[in-house]
Amino acid sequence: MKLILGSASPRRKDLLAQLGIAPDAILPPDIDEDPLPRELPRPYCARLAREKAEAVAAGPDDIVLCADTTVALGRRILGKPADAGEAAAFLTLLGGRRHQVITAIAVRRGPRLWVREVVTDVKMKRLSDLELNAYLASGEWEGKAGGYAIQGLAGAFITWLSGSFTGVVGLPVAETAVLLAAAGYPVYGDKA
Ligand SMILES: Cc1cn([C@H]2C[C@H](O)[C@@H](COP(=O)(O)OP(=O)(O)OP(=O)(O)O)O2)c(=O)[nH]c1=O
Repeated sequence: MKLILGSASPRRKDLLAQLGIAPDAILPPDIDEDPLPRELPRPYCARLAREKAEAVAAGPDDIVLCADTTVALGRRILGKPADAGEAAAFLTLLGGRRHQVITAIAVRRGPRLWVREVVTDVKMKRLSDLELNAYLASGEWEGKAGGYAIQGLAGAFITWLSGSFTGVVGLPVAETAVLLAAAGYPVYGDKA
């Protein structure tokens, strides 16, 4: 049995390491991330995690772990911004209100699939022009759902959250440990 992390995100590898787990292989999946017409954020996020886990080639006894992180403002999905202009638009929308960060994790072993969604409520303060421009110049928004990363400079903009901090970063470690154990991975045992 091998553990395969199906993710190109260095954050997910680091969060797995927080559990003392090093994957045997990292095989990032390549799937279409466009939402379906009128698809809501939570089912969208769960669908992407599932499709990522299904897209990773693995042996019948291997365990595949994938995740997707989606920022939701009400029914609206804020994906990864295409450019600094879109990042600015997202951060302006998010500032001064609450939004949700959903991370769905999918664990697959052969034909069996486990999916869990973890929803965190987050409040971002309204950003001044100085704060917004400094953040855009940092480039930290690139490749991040909603255009920010709580684990970096944007941590200074987050005044409150309820849920899973590691879920916002990209891999909720408590739920990941439970799902891996359900699939038969020795989270607290001998991994040799
Ligand atoms: C909201 C938020 C998102 N993110 C990141 C986590 C994810 O990497 C990214 C959302 O994109 P995802 O599509 O979830 O993941 P990814 O494309 O980076 O990697 P892969 O599909 O190969 O696993 O946003 C943060 O790092 N911090 C945050 O605070």
